[in-house]
Amino acid sequence: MKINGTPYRSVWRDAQDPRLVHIFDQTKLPWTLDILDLRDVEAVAHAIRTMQVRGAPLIGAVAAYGLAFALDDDASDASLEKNAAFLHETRPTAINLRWALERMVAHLSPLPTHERAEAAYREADAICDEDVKVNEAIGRHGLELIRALWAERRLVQDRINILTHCNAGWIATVDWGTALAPIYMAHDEGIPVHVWVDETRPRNQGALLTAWELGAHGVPHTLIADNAGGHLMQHGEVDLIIVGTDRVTRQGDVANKIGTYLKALAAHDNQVPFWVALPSSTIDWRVTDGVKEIPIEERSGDEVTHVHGVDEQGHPARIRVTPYETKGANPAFDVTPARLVTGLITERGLCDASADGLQTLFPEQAEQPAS
Ligand SMILES: CSC[C@H]1O[C@H](OP(=O)(O)O)[C@H](O)[C@@H]1O
Repeated sequence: MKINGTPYRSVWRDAQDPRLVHIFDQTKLPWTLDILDLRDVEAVAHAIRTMQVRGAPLIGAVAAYGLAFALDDDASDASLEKNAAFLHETRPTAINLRWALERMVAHLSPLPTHERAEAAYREADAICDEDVKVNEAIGRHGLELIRALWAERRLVQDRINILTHCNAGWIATVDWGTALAPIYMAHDEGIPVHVWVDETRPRNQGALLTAWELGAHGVPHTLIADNAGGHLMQHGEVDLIIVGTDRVTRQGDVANKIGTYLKALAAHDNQVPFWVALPSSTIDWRVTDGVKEIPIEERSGDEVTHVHGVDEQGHPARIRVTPYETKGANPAFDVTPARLVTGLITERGLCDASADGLQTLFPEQAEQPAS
């Protein structure tokens, strides 16, 4: 997407130095556009762990380059195995990380060691290029939902109100995003969309990243407290909810940023369509029951007791919002059972959040046994 008129992806190879990869430091957005140089696997792991780079599809893509860096130094089988495990341990919930690393290992293992580094960079490039195409397709399929709502309601309301949680925009992927891709496309074709942006405590990806993305693209939006969504739904102010996801099970359970489950409950109670946008790399065919089987990342309680922002002079600031002795608990994701999900928006189309729905779109996967 464009930043001040310049097209960007959220990760890209340096034009001069093939062993240099750039990302935005997302912990500095929206206040400064810091471009980070990644040259080694340790820097990639640090960037993922600290959320300088975040978003399920994006951390998979960046981890793929991390593995390429590692093989540039040591292309042995032991190095491939060790560094794939090292990168996999950075964050446990987003399945795209495992998906990307397993794809890289499967692609590279059969190759002679002298060919592995270059092949790794090429495969990481391919993962990025595919992510862009897949997310564009998600946008086109999700756009149909928004078009249908506008056709149905344009005589009785002047806009389509869409609520989203966290950030599943272009900065959470290589480009386009997942949940925001249909919104960008609807806006670009003139459908008057307005987005309720959940702030998304505690890391505030909505307030900091989704608001920034939508504002940069000229999409009307309003920031709301995480707890306001249910009230807006009760008063008919939400026509549609679209969120991203970090892992979908073979029966359609959805892991996403903490607070998503509560939005789904309110949506169910108010008959608001609750759709989840995802690339197929986010489907974990090996798990069935998301609540029981998806590992939920527990992050530092300091992320709850403190907030990051800028002071009146625009200087980055971190302030405590609790008494000094208060500790925080910080589960970073929750799981929404498939029964609360209206449907899934994938690169192959829309489907029910169910085993049958997923089998319809991905018949080649359905035969795989659950682990
Ligand atoms: C397009 S997937 C984005 C997904 O990732 C976010 O998590 P985090 O910011 O912690 O990486 C959030 O769950 C989004 O829905």
